[in-house]
Amino acid sequence: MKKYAIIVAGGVGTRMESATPKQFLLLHDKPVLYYTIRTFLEAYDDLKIILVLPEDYTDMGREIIDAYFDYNRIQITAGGETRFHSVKNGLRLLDEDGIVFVHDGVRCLLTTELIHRCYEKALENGSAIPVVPVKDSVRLLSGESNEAIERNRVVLVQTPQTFHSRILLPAFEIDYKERFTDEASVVESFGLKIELVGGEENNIKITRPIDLVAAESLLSMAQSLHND
Ligand SMILES: Nc1ccn([C@@H]2O[C@H](COP(=O)(O)OP(=O)(O)OP(=O)(O)O)[C@@H](O)[C@H]2O)c(=O)n1
Ligand SMILES: C[C@](O)(CO)[C@H](O)COP(=O)(O)O
Repeated sequence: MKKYAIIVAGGVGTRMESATPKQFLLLHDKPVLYYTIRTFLEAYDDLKIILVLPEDYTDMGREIIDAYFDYNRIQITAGGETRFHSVKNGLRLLDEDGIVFVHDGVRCLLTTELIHRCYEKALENGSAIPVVPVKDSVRLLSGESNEAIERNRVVLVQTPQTFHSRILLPAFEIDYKERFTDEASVVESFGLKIELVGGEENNIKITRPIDLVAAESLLSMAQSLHND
């Protein structure tokens, strides 16, 4: 089965408050995006990457590819106004049916095991969304009041959100709505059931400055385990 990873890195990183978008910041001397791309290329030899970048940063993206990767396996396209529009731009580059991973470029600590798990589940069921349990207590806000909810009924959603292209392509024909914060919400609106798989605690989304510090530590830990 053909495999595509749409790596969305078309955002500007407002919450990171850095002049350079966070996907290009360095972790152990290499850009965040380097780690994300490397893990997908290592996961499957026949996987193709569609890299979605802010229009003004395509040269910076090309430099990363030239320096570290086989450019035959990676295509670049421009991002859109929101993550939804960036994914839509990426989907335009699919040239065959296959399994499509949609992954946040800034979740650079995922493992090949997670990619394999998502692939197997999506192949069998059409979709695979990685999730992790909630560690804190959770409350539901409603107007001025709030109430506790059972935390074992809640999970945190990660990427790669993985689908058969025959599901994802028609689902993304829908008009954009603000609640479409991920692909699962789009596919659900299309009327399909979402299948969950176990995610990874280290698969954090670099969103704020503290996440970059955490990612650096987690990377050091992963590298020292790998070298033992
Ligand atoms: N128009 C957009 C917005 C986001 N993304 C990507 O979607 C992923 C998750 O989004 P987020 O963490 O919100 O990134 P930003 O939009 O860059 O950050 P912020 O919301 O703080 O501005 C990131 O890899 C980001 O580059 C994208 O491809 N196109
Ligand atoms: C797709 C996602 O990472 C799943 O948790 C998340 O919804 C992205 O949200 P953001 O506000 O665009 O960072």
